[in-house]
Amino acid sequence: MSSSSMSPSSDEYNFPKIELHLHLDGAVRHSTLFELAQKKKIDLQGAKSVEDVKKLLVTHEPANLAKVLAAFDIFLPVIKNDAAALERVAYETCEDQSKVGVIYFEARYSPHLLCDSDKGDKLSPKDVIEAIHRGFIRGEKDFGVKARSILCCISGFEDFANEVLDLATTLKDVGVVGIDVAGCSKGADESYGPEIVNMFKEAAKRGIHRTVHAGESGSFGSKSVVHAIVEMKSERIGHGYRLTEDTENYQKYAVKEQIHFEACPYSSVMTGAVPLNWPMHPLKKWEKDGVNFSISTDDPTCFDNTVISELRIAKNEIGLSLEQLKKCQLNAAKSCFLPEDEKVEIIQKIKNGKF
Ligand SMILES: O=c1[nH]cnc2c1ncn2[C@@H]1O[C@H](CO)[C@@H](O)[C@H]1O
Repeated sequence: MSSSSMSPSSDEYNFPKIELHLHLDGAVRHSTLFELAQKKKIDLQGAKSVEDVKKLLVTHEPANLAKVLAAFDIFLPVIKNDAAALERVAYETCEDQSKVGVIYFEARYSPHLLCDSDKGDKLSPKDVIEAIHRGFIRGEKDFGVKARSILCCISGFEDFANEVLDLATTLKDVGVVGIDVAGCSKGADESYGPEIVNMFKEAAKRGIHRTVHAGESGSFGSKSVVHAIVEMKSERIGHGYRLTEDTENYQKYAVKEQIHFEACPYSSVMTGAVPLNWPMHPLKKWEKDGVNFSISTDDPTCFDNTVISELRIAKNEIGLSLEQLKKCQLNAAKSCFLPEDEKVEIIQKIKNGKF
């Protein structure tokens, strides 16, 4: 399968777009990885060209989340502990997003996984966030795209949680708008431990915005989504497809309470979260039931996708209407983590439909 080859035309998607679920460390250009790896003499499993890097990292056959996350172990050493590389990745992501008509995106990453401060490295998690912010500021200036950071806790790494909370509390002025919890190759179990759960409760008290990876992988299914909403006070859900199987809770949280779901269609099939049967994809039901969802790429480094290739899949394969795809942009604007005044501006831009 290919995420980007499903239709040549992108004209019908020529409206302002918002992406809420993008892993910044999963959005590194293959060409940048190749160039930096060469310079640093890091072996990317023998890759001798950008094409080789692509072949090595991209998943184009339905697999599982562990396989997708294993790719991060191969390429993260190329950018971690390197402020200039992180700034560059942030800047280039703004350029890539502007090319496909994204006007605002929230990029998530674990500041801890992008440095080795615990091993005495000179870059700290705070330095990581500041480097990325510098890239976003330059990107915003040069490409007119607004970008903000969501800081991830990592499943199984409970000891990062309190520092993530401190950083999210103190670094709002360098573009931090919220927190998340994601997985990594060492585990993507959605039953998050007490430090992470309590940290999310405290974040809610402090008014820090919250999203949680739930209902994507593992054996917890819809339970992890309900837990994220009820116990972790999550305002949005990363993925969340599995809630659809649980009629009562789906009706309660997705249909009635209108919790926002950050859907990533291509990723959902590649990670095995959803079976490869596009017309039966949960998004079709979500459209019919008026669920509050938006559409994102998740990890372009691993899926070779863009928001436009995702919209194409949603329309041509899953069967969503163009109206629904536009509504997804408004849903995203209304559910984004920007402060109220900036959010109003973004909502207005989406309503106007002009760049
Ligand atoms: O689809 C996903 N589900 C769970 N975790 C993910 C997914 N994509 C990426 N990451 C994880 O999130 C970390 C921070 O950005 C990444 O380093 C990766 O391990």
